[in-house]
Amino acid sequence: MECYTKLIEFHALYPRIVMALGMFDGIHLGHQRIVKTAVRRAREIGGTALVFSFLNHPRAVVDPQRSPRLIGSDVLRRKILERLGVDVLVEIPFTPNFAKTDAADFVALLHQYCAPQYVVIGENYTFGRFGRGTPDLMRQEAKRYGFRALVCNPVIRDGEPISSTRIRGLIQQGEIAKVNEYLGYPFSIIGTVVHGEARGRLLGFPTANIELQDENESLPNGVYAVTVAHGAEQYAGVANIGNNPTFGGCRRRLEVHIFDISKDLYGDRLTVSFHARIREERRFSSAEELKAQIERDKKTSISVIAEIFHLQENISMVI
Ligand SMILES: Cc1cc2nc3c(=O)[nH]c(=O)nc-3n(C[C@H](O)[C@H](O)[C@H](O)COP(=O)(O)O)c2cc1C
Ligand SMILES: Nc1ncnc2c1ncn2[C@@H]1O[C@H](COP(=O)(O)OP(=O)(O)O)[C@@H](O)[C@H]1O
Repeated sequence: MECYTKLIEFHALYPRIVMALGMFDGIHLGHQRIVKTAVRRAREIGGTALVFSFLNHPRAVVDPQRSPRLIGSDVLRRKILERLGVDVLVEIPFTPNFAKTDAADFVALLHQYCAPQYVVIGENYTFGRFGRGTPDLMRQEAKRYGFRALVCNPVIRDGEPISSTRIRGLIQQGEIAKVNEYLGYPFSIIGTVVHGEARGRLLGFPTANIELQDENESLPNGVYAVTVAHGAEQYAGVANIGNNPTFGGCRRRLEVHIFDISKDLYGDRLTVSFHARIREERRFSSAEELKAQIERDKKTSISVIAEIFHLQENISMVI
């Protein structure tokens, strides 16, 4: 997959462009339907599947008070889009100036740079100044420029369309099974291992610490069954999100004890994927009590992960 952060004349580089449009925060099953539709059509016509998106969330510019916390990250989004078979990813910054582009001019811009044969969008996709552009307007504009607009139905789960807003709520509630079902892959945090208090090793459970970013939607404090990708390797583990109240508190963070590994991970990048919530974070009256509880948490995590991966032959659930 080729990635661009600037607009160039893509139609001069790539044949028969099929575009998928959207912010695609989290790339949930609804987003995946749109992207897969574009990829399938591109393959059918021997063309190029191109995703056109933004580096920052448009709402952070247009309505900063209501700017959403992000489900995914750039790195994760790129990984998943590549896996879905996207040929070209265009992510441009959404600037206050760009926000002034009206809907018809936005389509003119798509035509100028991409000259698409198809534009694939979701039923609730809006575009252009004040979000006034609708799928109907896209269909009309499509006639003018000689492309076809394909409008995908939302993916319904539990009687309602899957949406990023719905998934954010479920993340806040720690409803991991639902979050993972709606995403179609496990909710994950990617981060670099930083130093903590060097206390984990004394407890017998060294934990790789990862800072949480304010801009991301966060699971509630607690203990979770996780898998961890380190380079090409995958491990099971048990993670805690919280402030270590047993030891007087610390800045809220993610820490993960990885099973069957013993090595220096400082400065390395880990992808921590969440599979189940085990319990709340608590204040224990001694380090010994906490240690005994972590031993039980480890056993719980091992059995939860064995069950999930036994039931699920689809190894693509690990990202
Ligand atoms: C599985 C697991 C569960 C944990 N649960 C709690 C908890 O309930 N309460 C708490 O205060 N700390 C909890 N911790 C965090 C430990 O206090 C922390 O890992 C330890 O103090 C090491 O900190 P360090 O990485 O700064 O050395 C947990 C850690 C792990 C790995
Ligand atoms: N199985 C393991 N799981 C997590 N980290 C490990 C493991 N084995 C070794 N380490 C290393 O130990 C560090 C964690 O030890 P810890 O005593 O908790 O220190 P810190 O407080 O700096 O996190 C990790 O950052 C990593 O470099």
